[in-house]
Amino acid sequence: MKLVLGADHGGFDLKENIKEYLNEQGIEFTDYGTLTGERCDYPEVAKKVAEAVADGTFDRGILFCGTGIGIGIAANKVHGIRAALCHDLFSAEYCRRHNDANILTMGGRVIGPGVAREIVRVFLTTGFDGGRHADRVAMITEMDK
Ligand SMILES: O=C[C@H](O)[C@H](O)[C@H](O)COP(=O)(O)O
Repeated sequence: MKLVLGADHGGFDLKENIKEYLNEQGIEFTDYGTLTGERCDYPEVAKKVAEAVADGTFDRGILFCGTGIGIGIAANKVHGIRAALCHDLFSAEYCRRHNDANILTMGGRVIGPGVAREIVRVFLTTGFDGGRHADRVAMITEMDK
């Protein structure tokens, strides 16, 4: 699976922690920044990551900001993106099983790295259930046009 990460300054530390986790697990990824903790604007990194997932350069993305909210709102403006804010394991499982989420968002000012690592693990290893959920996802894609 081709994976891309991105963050603003509010999510930078959590992104760095998740990078350590991914390296420990032998999971490859690309980091679209920010590469420093300096203040920056989350819509810019959301756009870069979301467009790269939407055009098939990457299969999944993980975005971080202070709350995970702003960067998710911005990512969801890109056609074909289903970004899900998850701060618990149930949401991480069901955003994949029912919504076929292709981007996970989390807030570096909301949760700690232990839970975040588990959420990433579940997000990356859970499949889409399809069936009735595929029909609903198709309805969302249609609204997106
Ligand atoms: O939804 C937005 C994110 O949480 C941002 O990380 C946050 O708004 C940045 O705030 P500030 O510029 O005050 O650090």
